[in-house]
Amino acid sequence: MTAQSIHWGIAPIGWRNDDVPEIGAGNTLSHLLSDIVVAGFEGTEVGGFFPSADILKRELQLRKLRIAGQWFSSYLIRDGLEQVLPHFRAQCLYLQDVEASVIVISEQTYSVQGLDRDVFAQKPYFNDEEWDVLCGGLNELGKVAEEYGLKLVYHHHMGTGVQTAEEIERLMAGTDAAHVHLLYDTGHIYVSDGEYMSVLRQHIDRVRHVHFKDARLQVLSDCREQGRSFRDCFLSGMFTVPGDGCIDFSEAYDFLIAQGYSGWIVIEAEQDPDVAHPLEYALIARRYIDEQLLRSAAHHE
Ligand SMILES: O=C1C[C@@H](O)[C@H](O)[C@@H](O)C1=O
Ligand SMILES: [Co+2]
Repeated sequence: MTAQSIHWGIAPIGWRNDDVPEIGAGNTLSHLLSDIVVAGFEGTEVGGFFPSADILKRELQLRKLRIAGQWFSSYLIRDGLEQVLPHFRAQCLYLQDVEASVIVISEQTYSVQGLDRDVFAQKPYFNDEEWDVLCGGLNELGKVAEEYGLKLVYHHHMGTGVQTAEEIERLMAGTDAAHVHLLYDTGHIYVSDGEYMSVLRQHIDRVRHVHFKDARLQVLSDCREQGRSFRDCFLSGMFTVPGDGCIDFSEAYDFLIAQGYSGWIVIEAEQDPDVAHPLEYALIARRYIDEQLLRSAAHHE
């Protein structure tokens, strides 16, 4: 196993953010994809503003880029599996068409991710019955994703019912390892639990997709103290790209490689693109990967 099995991507979220569609609205698909090429990444995830599969595929082929996956907000607890299924299938079909690897799922029932609430103090908690509905539904959706050649990867997320290490553990224990996989996002688990390695160590066998997101420690503690909403946190600069924040990614990266992880590692850092120039930050991330992660990994071989 070598670092050759890793595909490095960068998410559109630094250019345009599905959580706040008005920010970066002037950044077009061509602009985003061309910046990704300039910064030296192999691909990206699908953003809410992306066009039909045919148009997207042409734009990707012109630049030799690939799609890793796309976010799907599920409401299994609120709406039930039958209502979620048609939307899920439609997104799987699109992702199959653009030859993606994963569908990224996050249960949004009771989520405060998009609300004007203190994301640190007002996250939801599921009861036992709700956990059963969620886990049972995910098992079914995981099988459906496989019909389209995709892996379902669950995204633990601030402000949702699956945020903390304990909640991730419950989700992993309650779902079928054959059909439900884990997306490991360094930024979300760091902001939630104050560290990022134990979830990775505990669930490495389930990890099939990775988001490398960094955090600015001082902004994080200010946001926590002031009880800010998730949106206000990232607009204030709580997140940034690897190499610009307080997380040391070499431990996580070396562990992933040592454990034989292969697949995508997607750089994902939501900031206000009018404040943090997206290409400039993509280049910071790329330099950090090349100089701190790949070079030091080569020394260990
Ligand atoms: O993977 C992600 C997708 C976004 O929509 C989300 O809000 C962000 O924080 C994230 O990690
Ligand atoms: Co993420």
